[in-house]
This record gives sequence, C-alpha cells and structure tokens, in this order.
Amino acid sequence: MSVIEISHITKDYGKGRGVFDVSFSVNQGEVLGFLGPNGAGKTTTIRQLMGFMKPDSGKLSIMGMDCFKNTEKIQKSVGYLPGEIAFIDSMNGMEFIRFVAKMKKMKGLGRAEELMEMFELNASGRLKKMSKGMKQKIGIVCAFMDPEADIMILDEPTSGLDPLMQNRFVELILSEKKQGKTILMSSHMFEEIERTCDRAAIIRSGRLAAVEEIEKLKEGRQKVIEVTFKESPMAEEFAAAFPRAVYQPGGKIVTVKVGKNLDAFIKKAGEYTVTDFNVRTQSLEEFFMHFYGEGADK
Ligand SMILES: Nc1ncnc2c1ncn2[C@@H]1O[C@H](COP(=O)(O)OP(=O)(O)OP(=O)(O)O)[C@@H](O)[C@H]1O
Repeated sequence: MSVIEISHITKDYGKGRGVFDVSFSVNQGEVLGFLGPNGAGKTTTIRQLMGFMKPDSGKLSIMGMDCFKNTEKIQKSVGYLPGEIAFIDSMNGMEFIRFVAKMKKMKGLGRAEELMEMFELNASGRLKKMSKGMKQKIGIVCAFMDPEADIMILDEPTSGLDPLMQNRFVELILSEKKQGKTILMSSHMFEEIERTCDRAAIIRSGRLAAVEEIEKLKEGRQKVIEVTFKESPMAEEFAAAFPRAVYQPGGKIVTVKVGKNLDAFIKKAGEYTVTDFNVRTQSLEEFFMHFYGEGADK
C-alpha cells in the first residue's frame, strides 16, 4: 500500500526550472531515497508534499489526504526535516525543541532526549551561535522526536554532519525502518542511500530519470575489466571489437566496461594470449553518475 503518492506533478518556474510530470510513490514501511544533482527539483517536490505550495498540475497525497488541502493534519503526522531550517534565532536550542514539541502537541520529550544523546548534542546554546552541524542535529531531533509520527520526509538530512554522525544517522534510519516507519529522504550521499533505502527515485533537470530497487541498481552496475595481452597487435584487434574500449595505440592493455556482454567479452579475449586480467565492479556512486552526467537522457 502506498502512503505517499506523487502523481504527474508539474511546477514550472520558467526557463526549464522546476519539476515536470513527476510521479512516484512510497509504500508503507519503505525507505525511498530521492537522488539528483543540485537544482534537480528535490526540494521543490518535497515542499509540495508538505503543502507549502500547490503544483501547477498533478496531485500529491499522504495517507490518502491531499497535501495542499489537509496541510495542517499532514504536517502534524509527518516528521519533517527541511533542507534549510527556519530557526528563531533569539531562542536557544532547547527552547526551540520545546517550541516545536508544543506545536505538535506532544506529551513528553523522552524521545527528544534519547536523540540528543545519540547525536551528542548539547542544545543549551543560542541557535544564532550554533555551527551548521549543530543546527542540523536540532533539525533531526525535531523531525524524529514525535513517537506518533510514522511518516518521515527528510530533505538532505545529513548535510553538515561529520562522518561519525552520518553513521549515527544511518543507524537511526535503520531502527526507524524496523519499527515500520515510511521514509522519504533526499540525499547526495550514495553510501547512505545504499545502506538504508529499499528503492531510489532519481531526478534530473526536473524530470524523473528512474525509480528502481537498490538491489536492482546494484545488479545493473558494470564491471571495469582491464586485460593485458601478450603483444600489442592483439590488444589493438581486441579493442576494435568493443567500441567503448580504452586503448593506447602501441600498448598491450585494453580497458572495457562490461555489463550484459560479459560472455562475449570473455570469448573474444580467449582468442588471444592474455597475460593479466583485472576486474573491478563499479561503485554505486559511479553507477548513479550515469544518471547525473551530461548525456544521461540518452
Ligand atoms: N521559488 C522559486 N522561484 C524560481 N525558481 C525556483 C524557485 N525555487 C526553486 N527554483 C529553481 O527550481 C530548480 C529546482 O530547485 P530545487 O531546490 O528543487 O532543487 P534540489 O534538487 O532540491 O537541489 P539541491 O540539491 O541544490 O538542494 C532550480 O533550478 C531552482 O533554481
């Protein structure tokens, strides 16, 4: 059952900016990673989910409720971490956490205290004087502290966190997932997505490029194979059989990215005398770059 539904939304800011005909959904208990380069439209999509603005066309709903018409109800039941948090600078961290808890009509701050401990956060200082990382931790506490919120919408949750805290965040997501929460999070951190998400939605230039299971994405990764031949004419002939092979004229080494054509590759190599063979599997990051870079539309 899908909990978050985005259906053919378009928000056109002009000059090709915005989001165009974007559709995807997040199922009950699923963690979905929302990936894309800067300016791709992640925040624009997320802000429409939170009801801050209306799409030009299309529909967004959470638990069957229209995001623009039931904004108040949705904002109360969703744990939300904005990309840029609007703090009230005159408050200290703890005052701000209490203020948010009051708005959410929460009964206690038990979970908030656990989270502050988990992220080693001392929230007693003035918000104005806090570092970006500390402010991000306050945002995380506010997003996750309501035990009744079982949907989380997180816009670049680990931006500004150091690697140790990024790790803590991954642990937090995994434990929330175990409790059956439904989570949508945008991110630039491939490792974090790989470790936490069931599926990834990839957006570029305002249009959805792919929605795929992480396991499938991993399977789709190519292998980078480097073969050394006994003599350079062999290498040259071999390289000619693979259009995207990298080969320095006169050399003996040929490097090829191999996917489904692995068998053909091996059989062709078998026609020559091979003296060395190295295989490296693409990282998920390299694989995602295929969606990010120029020419990815092809
Ligand atoms: N209020 C606005 N008016 C005009 N253009 C806007 C507005 N808000 C966003 N944009 C443009 O829409 C595009 C998408 O922006 P958005 O903030 O959604 O990207 P993003 O994927 O969240 O990027 P980032 O990773 O940098 O946060 C960008 O080109 C941005 O400049």
